[in-house]
Amino acid sequence: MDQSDVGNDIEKILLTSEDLGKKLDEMAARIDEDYAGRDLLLVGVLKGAVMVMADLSRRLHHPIAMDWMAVSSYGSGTKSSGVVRILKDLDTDLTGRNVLIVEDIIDSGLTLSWLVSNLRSRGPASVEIASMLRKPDAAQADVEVKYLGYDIPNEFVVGFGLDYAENYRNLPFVATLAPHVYGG
Ligand SMILES: O=P(O)(O)OC[C@H]1O[C@H](OP(=O)(O)OP(=O)(O)O)[C@H](O)[C@@H]1O
Ligand code: HPA
Repeated sequence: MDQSDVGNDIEKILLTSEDLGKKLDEMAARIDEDYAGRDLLLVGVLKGAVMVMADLSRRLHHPIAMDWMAVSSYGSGTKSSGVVRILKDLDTDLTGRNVLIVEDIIDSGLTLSWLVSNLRSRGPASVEIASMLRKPDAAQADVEVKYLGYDIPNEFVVGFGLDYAENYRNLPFVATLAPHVYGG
């Protein structure tokens, strides 16, 4: 992909870097307050959550541990398959831990609903979710999210960790892509 063409690929910016930063500030303040005096393990879901994890964790004053999981539900396209596979499991024993799953997006909700029940089965003290984005109109599973950035329309988006065919994750904003990117 020719990186000089990225600007042409963007259709509309839905959330600016400032919008994202503001929500991260709010989320971090709430998490600091809610977990005061308690152990906290942040679990990032690779790869999309990398930006949220980096930016959220650096705003926290609370001491945290961090671990990562990789699961696959999307392949390389724009639709969830609904079948979740663990590609990389946690290194951490969750027994008695307060787990906060950090995600970039809840789309159909299938990934997180599967992940929450998987992690709950490992004996943690608690499991909660922080997600920067959610698409309420795409929900196919009930997911209770404690810390949410923004609800967005049911459109495929990229940036701030989110990719299309592994591209655009590094964009500092959240945007939709021009139809020509999909071959339209
Ligand atoms: O609510 P859902 O419809 O299940 O979609 C959400 C999941 O999809 C994305 O991951 P993806 O499988 O694209 O992998 P990636 O994080 O490596 O991009 C995203 O990071 C979530 O994990
Ligand atoms: O809208 C999206 N964009 C990129 N990756 C995704 N994974 C789930 N939904 C999305």
